Order: sequence, then structure tokens, then C-alpha cells
Amino acid sequence: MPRWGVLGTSFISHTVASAINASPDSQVVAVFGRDVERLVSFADKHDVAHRCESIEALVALPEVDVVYVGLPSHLHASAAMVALRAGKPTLSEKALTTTMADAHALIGEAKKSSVLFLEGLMYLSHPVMARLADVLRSGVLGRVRGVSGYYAANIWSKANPLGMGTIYNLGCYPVSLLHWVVQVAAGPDAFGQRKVVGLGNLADDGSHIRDASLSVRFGCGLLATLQSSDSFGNDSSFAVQGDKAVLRFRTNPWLPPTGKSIMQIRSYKGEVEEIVVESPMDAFGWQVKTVEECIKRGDREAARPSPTWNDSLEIMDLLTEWEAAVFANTRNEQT
Ligand SMILES: NC(=O)C1=CN([C@@H]2O[C@H](COP(=O)(O)OP(=O)(O)OC[C@H]3O[C@@H](n4cnc5c(N)ncnc54)[C@H](OP(=O)(O)O)[C@@H]3O)[C@@H](O)[C@H]2O)C=CC1
Ligand SMILES: O=C1OC[C@@H](O)[C@H](O)[C@H]1O
Repeated sequence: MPRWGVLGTSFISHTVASAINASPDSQVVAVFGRDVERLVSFADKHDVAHRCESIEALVALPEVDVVYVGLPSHLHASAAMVALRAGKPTLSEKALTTTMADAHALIGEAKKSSVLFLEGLMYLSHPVMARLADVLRSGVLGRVRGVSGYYAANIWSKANPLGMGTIYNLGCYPVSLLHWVVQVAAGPDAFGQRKVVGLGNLADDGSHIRDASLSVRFGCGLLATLQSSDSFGNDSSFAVQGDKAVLRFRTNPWLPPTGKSIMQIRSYKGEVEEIVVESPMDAFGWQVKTVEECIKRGDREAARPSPTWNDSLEIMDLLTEWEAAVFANTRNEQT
């Protein structure tokens, strides 16, 4: 049974710790937090024996078999590298990092280690994502010509500004799903061949991006439009347009629940098919199961749809390109 050490005591660490303890095969045994009151309250709530005041102390515990990084995104690389260097399999929250240099350093460390590293894009481990790929491969949509995606949530006042804003907090969801769709529909090399336009609005101090839109043309002719905002709303949409039919998510693709996830296919002749994927657990539960199975098999990378190391790097490559495009197009206007 994998015994987990959790880095962080905020909202997401609570969510992931609950999913870990809900699995009959996993248990949280250690937690790191820099605020002692929050550390004790987290440990008491999740029945955690070891309360650690440093990351180094947690990863050194022989009782910890696997580490979860629930720290702000700019700290993922440094914290995950400490865990990997200690030889501990590591699950680290999305976004992978907030810079390409950190992304390469982190994946470089994963390659040097002999253990699992997985980026926590939890929704990709839910069965609805494998089903989406089956639909794309079946040809029912025809040739895939377009993708549109939108994710907005009014979280700016709670989000850590050092996490670099909406592109890394929320934009990583539509970008990683676009990446999965393009990989399945157009092959492994298609995602890298692209031209990008990005626009947006900056936070008042200009340090990070609050609202962002992205247009991409891939070399194969596929067009994508994505939008992400953390300054308002609570909404999502995702659609894949083929030349025979369009697929639309009827439920949030990025927070697939216990119970029903629903996709609808509408052919241009007017036929409508609803695809319902029933699941006994939510995406966080599936993410825990994915880690458990990788550890049992001795796998260092999870299988698709969960992101491989190269997938995480490719997703980061577009996130950083999007960010650079928005800054380039926006800074002069807003300052
Ligand atoms: N998968 C999902 O659904 C979600 C994922 N996330 C991801 O989770 C991560 C955490 O996000 P969020 O909760 O907003 O982050 P927070 O800024 O709230 O920080 C999370 C934890 O990190 C600790 N922390 C912050 N700064 C430091 C530091 N310098 N050194 C050590 N510990 C530190 C905080 O401690 P303290 O309490 O003392 O400040 C807190 O325990 C992000 O990467 C985000 O993208 C977030 C929400 C949902
Ligand atoms: O990371 C996240 O994932 C799910 C969203 O609803 C949440 O606001 C965001 O922080």
C-alpha cells in the first residue's frame, strides 16, 4: 500500500488527501506545511501521523513511499526535484511549472531518477478522456478541422500571483485537452507545428495575466481557439469540430465527477448521439489509482491519456508561448 507524503495544506491538498485516504490501497502518512496551525489542523483532519516543517524532512521519512506536491506552481520544480532526488515517486500539481527552464530542469531530474514522475492534470486519468479518444479514432466526426475551449472561474483573489495567472491556473486545462485531441486526431508531431496569436488583460500591477485568448493554426490546417479567465465566471465549454459532425462536452471536461460525464455528437445531417461515461469516482480518485498502478508496475511514466514527460513539456511549450504572445501584445497598451 503506497504511503503518501503531502506537500502543502491548502484547498487542493485537502482534496487530494481525501482522495488518497478514500482509496483502500493508499494512505496519507505525512504532511509538510510552513504554518504550524494549518499543519496541525490538516494532519488532524486527515489522520496524518507525521507533521513536517520542511520538505527535506518529509521526503527523508522512510515511511513515505510517494510524494504529492500541492504547492503553488512556481515551486513545483524545486519541491518535486527534492522528492525525486530522495528517490520518491512524485505526483506534482498542474501546471508543470511556470517557466520552460524549470520544466526542462524538472523533467531532466525525472529522467535521471529511477521512479515515477507525473504532472497532476487529474482529469486526464478519468475514463471520459479515453472514451473521447475512442470517438476521435472511430471517424464519426470525420476529419478534425477545429477545436474550441473555454474555462473561466472567479478565483483571482485566492490564486497565488506567483503562480503567474490564468494561463497556468486554468488555461492549462484547455491547452492540455487540445494537445490530447491533436495528438490523437493528427499524430504525435502535429502539436509542435503551429502558429500562435495571443491577446489578453493583465493584472493591475502588470505582473501576470488575468484573461487570455489564444488562436492556433496547426500545420495540418486544424484551427483552435481557446479562452481562459480567472477574473470572473464559473463556466467551461469544449468542442471538437470534424467535417462530418461536432462533439460537445455537456459536462465540465476538466472536473469530471463521480457519476455521469456527458459528450454529445451532432452530425451535420442533424443526427444527435449522447455518450454517457459513468464513473464510480471523480478525477482525483482516478489520479490516485493511476499513481498506485504505476508504482505497482514500476512504471516511471503513466500511460496516455495521463501526461507522459514529453506531453507535459509539449503542453508547457504552448502555455509559455501563449503567455509570451499575450505579454507582447498587451504590455504597451496597459502600462
Ligand atoms: N487540480 C486542481 O483541481 C487544482 C490544482 N491547483 C494547483 O494547486 C497548487 C496550489 O495552489 P494554491 O492552493 O492556489 O496555492 P497556495 O498559494 O494556496 O499554496 C498552497 C500551499 O503551498 C504553501 N506555500 C505557499 N508558498 C510557499 C513557500 N514559499 N514555501 C513553502 N510552502 C508554501 C501554502 O502554505 P501557506 O498556507 O503557509 O501559505 C499552502 O499550503 C497550484 O499549482 C495550483 O495550480 C489548485 C486548485 C485546484
Ligand atoms: O485548478 C483548478 O481546477 C478546477 C477549477 O475549478 C479550479 O478553480 C482551479 O483552480
